[in-house]
Amino acid sequence: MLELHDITAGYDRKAPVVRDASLTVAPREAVGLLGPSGCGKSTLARVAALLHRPEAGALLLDGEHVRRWRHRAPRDLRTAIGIVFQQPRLSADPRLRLTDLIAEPLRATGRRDEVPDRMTELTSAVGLTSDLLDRRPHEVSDGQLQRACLARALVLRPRWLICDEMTAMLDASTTAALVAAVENYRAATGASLLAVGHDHALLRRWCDRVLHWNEVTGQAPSGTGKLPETSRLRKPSVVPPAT
Ligand SMILES: Nc1ncnc2c1ncn2[C@@H]1O[C@H](COP(=O)(O)OP(=O)(O)OP(=O)(O)O)[C@@H](O)[C@H]1O
Repeated sequence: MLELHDITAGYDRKAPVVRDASLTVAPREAVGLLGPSGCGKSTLARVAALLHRPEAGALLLDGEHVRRWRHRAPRDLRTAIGIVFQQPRLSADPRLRLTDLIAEPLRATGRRDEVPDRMTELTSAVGLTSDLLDRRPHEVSDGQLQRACLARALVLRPRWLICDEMTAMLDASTTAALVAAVENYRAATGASLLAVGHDHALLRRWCDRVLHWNEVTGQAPSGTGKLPETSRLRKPSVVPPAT
C-alpha cells in the first residue's frame, strides 16, 4: 500500500503548491489522478516517488513511514518505485546510448550481471528494436525515447510505478503501446500504479479508480462537481513496435 496523508509540499515554504493532499494506492491497484495544469500533481507525484521532500504530512510504503527523501532515502525504498516523466528529453541523460540509459539503475545498484537478460526482456516489452539501442536521445523520436524511459523505470522491477503524464506528448499508437507495456508488467508482477494526467478518457479506461485533485486535497469541486467514474481498461495484448 502506498499512502500519502495530508501532504503539504512546494518550492517556497511560505507558499506551498500542494496543501493537505491525501491518497492511497492499494496493492495491484491502478489509481488515476486528474487536475488542472499547475495545481501540483507532478509535485505530489515526486513526493510519492521519494524525489521531493514534503514540508508536512506522511508517506507510508507498505506501512513503513518514509523519513528520508532523494539520495538520503533507503535504497530498498527508492528502488521499489519507478517513475516515468512527461518529457523524456528532460529526464534522459543526453550522453547515454539507450542501452546504457535503460541499464543504468542496474549498474548503479551493483546488479550488472542482470543487464543482458533484463535488456532482452524489456526492449521487447516496450517495443524497442535493437537498432535503436546504440543511439543517443537526440537520434531517436520522443516516442522511442519515452519507451526507453519506461524500460528504465521498470528495470529494477518496482512494486509501485508512477506515470506522470507519461503519454502527454505522444500519438495514439505510442500511447496505446506504452499503456499496454505498463499493464503487461503489472499483470506479471502485481505492481501498483499511480497515473497522473489530463486525459480523462485515457485514465478512466486505464485505471481502477480515478481521483480529481479536488478530492485529493479536500477542496470543494469546481464546475459541475461531477466526479469521474471508475472503469477498467480493455488491455491491448500486443505492444506495437516503436515508430
Ligand atoms: N522546481 C520548481 N520551482 C519552483 N516552482 C515550481 C517548480 N516546479 C513546479 N513549480 C510550480 O509549482 C506549481 C505546481 O507545479 P506542478 O508541476 O506540480 O503542477 P502540475 O499539476 O503537475 O501541472 P501540469 O499539469 O501543467 O504538469 C506550478 O505553479 C509550478 O510553476
